[in-house]
Amino acid sequence: MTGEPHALHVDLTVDDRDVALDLTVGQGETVALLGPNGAGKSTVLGAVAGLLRPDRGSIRLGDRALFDAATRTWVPPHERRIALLAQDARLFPHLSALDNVAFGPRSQGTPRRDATTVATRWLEEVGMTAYARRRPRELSGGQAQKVAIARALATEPAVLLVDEPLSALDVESAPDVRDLLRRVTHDRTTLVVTHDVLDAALLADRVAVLHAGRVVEEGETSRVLSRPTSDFGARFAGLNLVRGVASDGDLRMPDGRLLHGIAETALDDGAPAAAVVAPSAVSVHLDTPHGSPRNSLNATVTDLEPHGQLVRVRTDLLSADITPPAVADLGLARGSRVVLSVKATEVHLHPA
Ligand SMILES: Nc1ncnc2c1ncn2[C@@H]1O[C@H](COP(=O)(O)OP(=O)(O)OP(=O)(O)O)[C@@H](O)[C@H]1O
Repeated sequence: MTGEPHALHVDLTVDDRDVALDLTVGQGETVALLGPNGAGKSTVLGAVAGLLRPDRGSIRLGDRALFDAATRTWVPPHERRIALLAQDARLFPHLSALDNVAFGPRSQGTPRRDATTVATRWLEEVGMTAYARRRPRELSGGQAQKVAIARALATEPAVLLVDEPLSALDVESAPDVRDLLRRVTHDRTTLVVTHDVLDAALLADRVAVLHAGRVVEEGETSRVLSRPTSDFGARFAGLNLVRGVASDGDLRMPDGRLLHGIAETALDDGAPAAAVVAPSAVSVHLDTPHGSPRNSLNATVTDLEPHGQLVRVRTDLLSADITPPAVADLGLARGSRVVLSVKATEVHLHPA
């Protein structure tokens, strides 16, 4: 059994969860599944892992069907060559780190000595050789997660499924495990569920945004993080997204106001379009600034929240990141009427 990656094709419908989607992870590619709670991410992982049977569709690994409703094909989880890495390490508490890693190859029928050799190699690969004899309770969260990664890979899976691998880790150990994941997912067919923009940016070649059981946006990670087209994609990337229709190369918002911007591709007049604006590009004033070639838009503050060293001022139109002294100077509070100002060159327009 080799660990040669295959493309994963998922086309499934789960009626009682209202999930119906089509998704492909190319051979050796890493795709991040994003989306709000209840969007269907766990349902997709569960169906691919074989923990849940969809009502319709098929799931294929290369040209091998793992599930096909039409032909009633159903490959049980342990025969799928798919490894699932969960939020917590879920190691067997009574086994050493080494035996935890050897468990997979052993249960695939590999003789004990060979399974130990494989496990030793994987522990080395994840930098855990010195902890081989330790029991899980003697490992930190980050160390246990590294052993879990070694255990998942020791079975030479054709696809790796990763469910928020870093969410249970503290800020100190997360970077180390993220680094390891980046290394081991490279050239592996991987589907990773994450709520963390850094995971997506560092691990994924492509992202797919789910909403209410459907794929609402899909694209190269760098494109989605810089020019999202879905509301969740924009929120995830920390960007403002304003929808409207194209009007003479600008965006006409639903309330009729115009947002001047730069269109990277030609926009057809009247066609649905969206504008992407970074909160750092938006400034906040009490009155319309005079004599500047900017967009000036009246808005109402809906929320103020800390954002790193800055304050994120949320309004009914755009969010702006400004300094705490500026918030104090302007006397901002929920309900404040403000004028937002943003240069047209900072407003990126695209078809929606
Ligand atoms: N065991 C279950 N039985 C029935 N419906 C479920 C079950 N688990 C989830 N659902 C429903 O299926 C839909 C998809 O949920 P799913 O758990 O796949 O979303 P998710 O994107 O993984 O969310 P989260 O980020 O909260 O984990 C939701 O409507 C949810 O309420």
